[in-house]
Amino acid sequence: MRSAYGVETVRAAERELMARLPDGALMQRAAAGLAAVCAQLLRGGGPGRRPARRKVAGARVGVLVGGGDNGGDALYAGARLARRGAGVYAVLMDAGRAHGGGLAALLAAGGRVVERLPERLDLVLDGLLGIGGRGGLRPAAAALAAQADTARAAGALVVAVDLPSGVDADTGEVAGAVVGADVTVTFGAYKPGLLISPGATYAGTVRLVDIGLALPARPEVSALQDADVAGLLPVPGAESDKYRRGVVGVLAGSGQYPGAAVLAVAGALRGGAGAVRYVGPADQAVLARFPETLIGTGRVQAWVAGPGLGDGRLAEVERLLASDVPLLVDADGLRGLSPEALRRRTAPTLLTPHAGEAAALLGVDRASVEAQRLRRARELAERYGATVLLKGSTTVVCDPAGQVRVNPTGTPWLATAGSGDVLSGLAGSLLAAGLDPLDAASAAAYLHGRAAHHAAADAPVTAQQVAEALPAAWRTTSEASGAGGRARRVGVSGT
Ligand SMILES: NC(=O)C1=CN([C@@H]2O[C@H](COP(=O)(O)OP(=O)(O)OC[C@H]3O[C@@H](n4cnc5c(N)ncnc54)[C@H](O)[C@@H]3O)[C@@H](O)[C@H]2O)[C@@H](O)CC1
Ligand SMILES: [K+]
Repeated sequence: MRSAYGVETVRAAERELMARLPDGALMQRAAAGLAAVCAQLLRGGGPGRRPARRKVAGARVGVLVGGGDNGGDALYAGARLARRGAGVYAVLMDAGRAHGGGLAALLAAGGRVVERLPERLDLVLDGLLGIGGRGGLRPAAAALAAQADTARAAGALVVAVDLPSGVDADTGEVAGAVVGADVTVTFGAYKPGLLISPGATYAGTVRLVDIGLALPARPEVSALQDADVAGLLPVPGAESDKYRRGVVGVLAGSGQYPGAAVLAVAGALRGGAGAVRYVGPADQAVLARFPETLIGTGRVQAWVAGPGLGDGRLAEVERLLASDVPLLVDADGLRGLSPEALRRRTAPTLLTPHAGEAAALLGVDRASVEAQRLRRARELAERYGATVLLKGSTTVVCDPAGQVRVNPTGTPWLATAGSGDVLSGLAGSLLAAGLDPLDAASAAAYLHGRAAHHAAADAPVTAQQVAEALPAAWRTTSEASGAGGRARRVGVSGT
């Protein structure tokens, strides 16, 4: 699991550690880790683009230096690279406030202070702002961020120090100018802003340097990895039968949108429940595609309600809201939901809106949801007393107790008609198999993203192909983690 901690938590852990270490030791740890990653990148060991020289000696390195400790890290790392023979050119945002010790170290190592970044750089260090940054970049910082962009366009690798300047460490929000990095070297802990878009998009590949911080057991935001998801996936034991594995009910589809029913069932059939029960007018379309589907009402362990339901079926959704069965509400089912109705429920509820649906539920505009994904998902979960999976550029899952997971497997190819229907079927199936809503939602988002990668292979993909690639995604996830045998055995009680 990748665990991310907010600024206040990181600062508290830093204070605690600094009190036990000699002055400046922590910054030296950070700078040493940063310089080591840069050296590796300069030698050609990085992601994507490769610098031309393939060694540190003779490499040309630019350093953008802000007025705080983030600039200090960058200066000390620059000094280390200069000592190894790199030509290092530092641009100071405010000469009077640059970190004194760092600047002296850089100059002593042969680095130079220049007015603007020179041309033909191999690498640029963005040390403008770290966790001390607040609000949008002010003009002097924005001007230097633009120089980083120019150098990057000309072929330099941009390495963000701790986080890309302009990204809010706690939320991933970006207000105005921002540095786009190829790699971010972050210290002590991942920050939520590195895992959540738009911030995550600007961070590139994130490398964590351990500086010895002692952090709380419960992270503020986490991102599951293969082993975590493999450990959650339901695997039938020898004693399982289809009812023990859980039955998921799907209330979806309409004359206008029969396909949504087919896609939701397609996702549900691949989610580990023992059977899928379909309720709605698209039964012939569903049966034609999936003859294994049970048709009509009956006992289920979880419901999925909403995909392609169209207008006029809210009474059916309301009946499910009044039941004591775990319920996932998506798409048309989300229209007109009242927080009170959800808060009255005794069984768990999972809402799976995209940004537009989330905006309607909150009474805000869509752009504010896109720009503030974490904040809005938290707000929704709190107001509706439900677990929320907010779909989009970074899918965020948040439960009413404030636990947050972000999905690391997404791909822009998933922005295709019907892919949300597959996701809701899949997540509902995991709910029926006995996972709690936070686990069901985050495991579903993970597999769904993986399936899209499998199916798309860097080309357009259809929702149906995503559904068909789910078994491969499931297998890859279990195999990559080596956790096949550790996965949870399914046995739903009361069936
Ligand atoms: N505290 C510690 O023990 C350690 C801190 N480290 C580094 O220190 C960083 C935090 O340092 P600081 O607290 O000095 O803060 P930063 O260096 O992140 O930023 C503070 C500076 O940025 C300016 N600033 C804030 N918002 C701005 C905006 N929107 N536009 C332009 N300028 C803005 C402030 O006026 C101040 O000069 C971390 O991100 C990390 O890089 C590391 O060295 C590890 C150890
Ligand atoms: K930075």
